[in-house]
Amino acid sequence: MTAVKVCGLMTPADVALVNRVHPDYAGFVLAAGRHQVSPKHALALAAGLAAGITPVAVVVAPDLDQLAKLRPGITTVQLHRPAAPSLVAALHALGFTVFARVTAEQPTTTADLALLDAGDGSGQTLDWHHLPRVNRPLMLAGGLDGGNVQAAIACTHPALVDASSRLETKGRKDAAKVQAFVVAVRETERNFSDVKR
Ligand SMILES: O=C(O)c1ccccc1N[C@@H]1O[C@H](COP(=O)(O)O)[C@@H](O)[C@H]1O
Repeated sequence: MTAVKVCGLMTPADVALVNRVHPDYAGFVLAAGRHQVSPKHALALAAGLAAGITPVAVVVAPDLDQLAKLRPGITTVQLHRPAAPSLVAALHALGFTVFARVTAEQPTTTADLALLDAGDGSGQTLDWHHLPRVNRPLMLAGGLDGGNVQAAIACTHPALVDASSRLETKGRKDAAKVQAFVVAVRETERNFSDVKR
């Protein structure tokens, strides 16, 4: 089963939208960029998520003290750069689930999921036919949307797919695009169950 994450939530309206569509994960970007929210704002938004949607803090330059203060409201961290085993161990010791970026040059990680992405919320896709072999369940990101995610899943069999910028219109999350993405992922599951039966 492929889980689904919608990332780059910035407003209560974004939270209300994901509560209707119900992905497995919702991401709040603490890293600099157009989706950045403060840790305090991320915690306030995360508190509004429906039961069953796990909040994720997305960081590029992790600050352990800052991350520790996210608990217990946010207990999953997405390290958007390859992470040293000591950092992952420190986060695990604090009780975090850790998703960490890997690359073709550095394809292994001690995190819980290995994240492959083409950019930093850039909407660029990877070449799914030539991904590096990773040593943990795959989290696939980069330019995914309702129109391409089924092909991406068929090609790469990820544990988790993640999307942000292609689910937007004029820089804001678009209800129809977010819904199309989540439904497309759920639909792959139904198709697979049909085949199994
Ligand atoms: O969105 C950002 O501004 C961002 C900044 C720094 C690191 C990651 C960022 N975004 C995350 O990148 C992936 C893929 O995004 P996209 O679908 O290609 O736009 C996702 O986790 C974003 O939240």
